[in-house]
Formats: sequence, C-alpha cells, structure tokens
Amino acid sequence: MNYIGTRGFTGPKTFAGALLDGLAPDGGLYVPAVYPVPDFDLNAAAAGPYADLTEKLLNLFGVDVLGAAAVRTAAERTSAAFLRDGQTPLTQLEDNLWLLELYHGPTLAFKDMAMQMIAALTDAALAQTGEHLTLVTATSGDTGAAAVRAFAGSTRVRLVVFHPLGRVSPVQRLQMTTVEADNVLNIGVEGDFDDCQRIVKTLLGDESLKARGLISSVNSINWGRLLGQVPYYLAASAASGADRPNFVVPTGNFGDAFAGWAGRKIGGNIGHLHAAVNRNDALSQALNDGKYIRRQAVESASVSMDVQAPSNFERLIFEASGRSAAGTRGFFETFAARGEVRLSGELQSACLKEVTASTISEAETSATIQHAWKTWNKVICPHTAVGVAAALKRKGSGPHIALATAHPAKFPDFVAGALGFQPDVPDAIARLQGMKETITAIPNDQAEALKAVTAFTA
Ligand SMILES: N[C@@H](CCOP(=O)(O)O)C(=O)O
Repeated sequence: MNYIGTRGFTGPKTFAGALLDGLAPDGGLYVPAVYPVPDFDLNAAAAGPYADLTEKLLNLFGVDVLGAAAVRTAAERTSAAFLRDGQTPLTQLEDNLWLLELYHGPTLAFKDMAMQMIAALTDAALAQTGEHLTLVTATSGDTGAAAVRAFAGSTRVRLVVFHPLGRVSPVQRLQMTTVEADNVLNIGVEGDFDDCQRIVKTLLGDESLKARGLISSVNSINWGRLLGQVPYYLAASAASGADRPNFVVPTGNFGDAFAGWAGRKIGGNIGHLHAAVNRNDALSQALNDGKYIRRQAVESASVSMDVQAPSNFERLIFEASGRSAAGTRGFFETFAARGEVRLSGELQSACLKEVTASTISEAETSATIQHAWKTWNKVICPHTAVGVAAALKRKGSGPHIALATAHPAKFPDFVAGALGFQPDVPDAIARLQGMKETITAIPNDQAEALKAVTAFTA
C-alpha cells in the first residue's frame, strides 16, 4: 500500500513517508496509489469494537509498516477519544436524522480522534529511525488545540501552531496557549486561517528548514489525519442501522468530508456526502456555480470553519478528474496565480456526484441552535448547527447523520446569545480560566514566520 501525490509525484511513498512529509514533493497532497479493497467484512467490522475497526483500517491503508504494536496503540487512543461510556455517541433525533457527537475527547472537538492517533503513529515512525520532527500546523481553533494536547511533552517532536490572532474563540485560544511545554510554540498571525495555511504550506517546502531535519504538518493535508477520521463514519453508519445513511458534515478545510468519501470509496455503508459551510462559502460556490474564487475569510459564529481555500478540495478535484495529476496541478496553479478558476461542466458534475454542498447563514445557525434545544433538548455548538440546519433541509430524501463537531462550551457567547443561557462548562474548560498564556504574535508575513520557526528549532 503506497502513496502518490495529486500533482504528479508517483514516488511511491509508504504510509510512514507520507506521514512524515505532510505535503507531497509535487506540492500537492498525498493520496493512496490505489484505494485498497478490504480483505475482511468491512460492515461487520464497523459494528464491532471501535479500536478493532480502526486497527483493521490502519493495516488496510499500509500503517502496518510502523509495526503491529504501534497500530494497536494508535487504534486504542483514537477509540478512547471517540467512545462515550464505551458506546458510539450516536443519538437518533427524529425520523431520518441522527447526531454523531464527536466531541468527547480531551479538547472537546472531533480533531481529537485523529490527533491522538497520529501522535502515537508519529512517535512510532520517529522511534524507527531515531530522528526528530518539526510539525507546523495552521488552525482556526480546534486543530491547534487538539495538536497541542496530543504532542505536548513529546521528546522527538517540536510543534509550531499558527492561528489567526483574535479569530479563534477564547476557549480555543486558552486550550492552545496555556499548555506549558518546551516543545510547543503558539504563533498568532495578523491574518486569517487561509494566511496561516499558506504560511504552513510554504514552510513545508522551505529548503533551509528541510536541511535542518524532518518537517511535516498535522493539518488534514496530511493523509494520516484523514485516516483517523474514517472509522467514525463507518461506526456511526453501523450504529444507525440504516441502509447507506447520508452524512452532513460541517466543513472548513474539507478534510472531514473527504475522510467520509474515503470510507465510502473502500466499500463502507455510506450514502451521499453533503458539506455544509458557513458564509465563507468558496467551496459551496465552486460546486454549485462552477467558480472557485479566492475571497478574504469573514468572521462567523462557526469560527473553525472560516476557511475560503479548503485544502482538501484538491483531493476531490484529483479524484473527480479521473486522477488527472496534470489537470489538478493546472487547476490549483491557476487558482494560486489568478485567485480564480472555473470548473468545466464535466468536472463540476463529476464533483457533484461525489459530494454536494450548501451555505448556512448566521441567522439559520442561531435558529438551529434554538430549534435543537426546544425540539430535542440538545445544546449544540454553532458548527454543529450549520450541519444540522443543512441536514434538516435534506432529511426528506432519506436517513441523514449530522456530525456534531465540537462542544458548545467552546463557543459560549454565540450559544448563549441564541438560547438566553450559558452552556454547561466541563471541567476541562473551566480550569483554563485565568491561566498564564504564551503567544508569539507576528504580522502576516512568510519571512517572519520562517524566522520564528528557525529560532524555535535552533
Ligand atoms: N477547522 C480547522 C482548520 C484546519 O483544518 P484541518 O482539517 O486542516 O485540521 C481548525 O479547527 O483548525
């Protein structure tokens, strides 16, 4: 089981190589050279213990190059972050509608599942070679918090997290900046998430950093991140008992939705995939209008989804174009150069066969938080509300599972504004108040970012 790049790299690389590179050498993203066909009954495994399902999937995707013990440890860590009281956290809200709560891990967001897993796999990969690794990662809030939690104290990894200054929620910021660990650096960039992601991608290709040692990322540009998000689609599908349930995924960098796509690709009992975005809706416009246009991200209640250049759109374009590396390269080079690219009618239809998308307004987000409380007695976060709003519009067409991506207490102001009361605050959040924070602020400038990372890794 090997990996290739979306822009022509045919390497191939093993899973360990792809994990430690983050981005493919062609400047694109790693994808499996061929999607594997399970040699076990996938849907039976999906109904079994979550750690066993994950272990099987990891082996299927070539993670066994890191050894059976590493795979098992990683599978158990992701399982611990996913299960609630030992059960798949799936609740049926009404006919044709389920909610999958993915926020019972250590930082109360769905990123924990993959991050706990990838930290175990990264440790194993580095132990094999005795090397050290610098991780550079961009966040609009949840990824950074989960990464800091998973990697703080690691002896072989130095982690640098870039977040847009003042544009993550106060709780998300505290989760990142109060962790005291010599191997973690939090950088606040005077820009938006897309600026942070651009900085990270450029740093990954920087020759001066590469000359100093391994450098990778734990954004969902890293295939290892996506892999940690595949099992919960399969487990939720099995727990629902529905035939090919559709999934509605609140979407920012499009990694989670693409993980669902991968689960379906290998034969999972998954129906349609729908990406729900907030008013930062470049993805929805690209799929629905055929024009992918770079716009400045605007602030929204669902801050973690304030993304206008979703990295994993590249994997969708690659697959929908029949795996055309030249086409994918041309598409994203045009986008980078002109800030705008049109999808041919053929490419647009091919994308829409794989996934659809819709935009949910701020008013709908707030109304859906109210609806969830009044109708199901559930307090949901703004990101989850974006997904549930889209799912409510679609559920007439069959069974739908909406992903609940974060705990509402991470976004108390907007939730309280909608409901008139504060969400309950778990201890993991309450204890952060008043703690000392450490942030290095920089302008939105590549050279400044390089300087900060170079100094930190010296
Ligand atoms: N929503 C994310 C943005 C980064 O996404 P990722 O899929 O690359 O981790 C966040 O919360 O940081």
